[in-house]
Amino acid sequence: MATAGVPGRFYRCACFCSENLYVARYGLHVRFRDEAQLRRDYGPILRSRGCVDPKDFEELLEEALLEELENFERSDLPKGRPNTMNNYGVLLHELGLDEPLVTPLRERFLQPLLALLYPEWGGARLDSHRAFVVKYAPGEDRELGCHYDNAELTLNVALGKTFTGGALYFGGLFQAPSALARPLEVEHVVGQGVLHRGGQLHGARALGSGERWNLVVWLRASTVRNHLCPMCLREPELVEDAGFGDGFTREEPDTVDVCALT
Ligand SMILES: O=C(O)CCC(=O)C(=O)O
Ligand SMILES: [Fe+2]
Repeated sequence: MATAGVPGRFYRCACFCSENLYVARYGLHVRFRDEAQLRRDYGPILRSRGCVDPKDFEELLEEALLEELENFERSDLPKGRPNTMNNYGVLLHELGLDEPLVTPLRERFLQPLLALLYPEWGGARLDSHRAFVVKYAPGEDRELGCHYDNAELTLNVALGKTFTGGALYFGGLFQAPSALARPLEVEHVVGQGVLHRGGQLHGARALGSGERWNLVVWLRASTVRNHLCPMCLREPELVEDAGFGDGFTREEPDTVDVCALT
């Protein structure tokens, strides 16, 4: 099975939460921008730094990807599932798409953009990821409960197909009783993505009809997580792992203000 990353470099935390989605404890720090605004605000800066245009990224996610996902789904190849809450969908490293698709996406497009949007959350230091496609359909998974991701930052792109319902919702600060009183609802637009902090409360409303496939990339910055496991909220106890593990490393801690993370 294809794995990504430098062998022996990445670890998981012994808290064994590697594949889980957890109910959020971190606060809201969302910055939504529609594509037009994103292009206006950041396009010139990104281009001046020689970064790829978001259009290039869109082209990578055309029908060919959905077709390949379906072929894989139909095959009898062994399959892990994205996480403990999604029972359908595909892990991109199992398809061999981590290195050719997701790593360049992270390094060439997402990192430059997220360095501008989320500098304090490792946006400029995204050194690994966990990428998967979630699938919702009648008779299969239909919704996703409120949780936070094992990620510093998350990209969620609507790949298709045709569906109603399934909107993402985002909650508020911590687990205060009012955290989900007035959630922010975000309808999917096929071909567009939402960037959010991984530690932010969110979930997906029930699918109405059709089939929904979304690409989810949990982006990780070891300089941030090496200080504090975002799942058990302790200093991580490192355990060897394959591929990107859970994105922890033994590298020298950087100058991250840990107080800003709690
Ligand atoms: O259903 C969705 O689009 C949200 C998926 C998600 O939040 C996750 O897998 O972490
Ligand atoms: Fe999530």
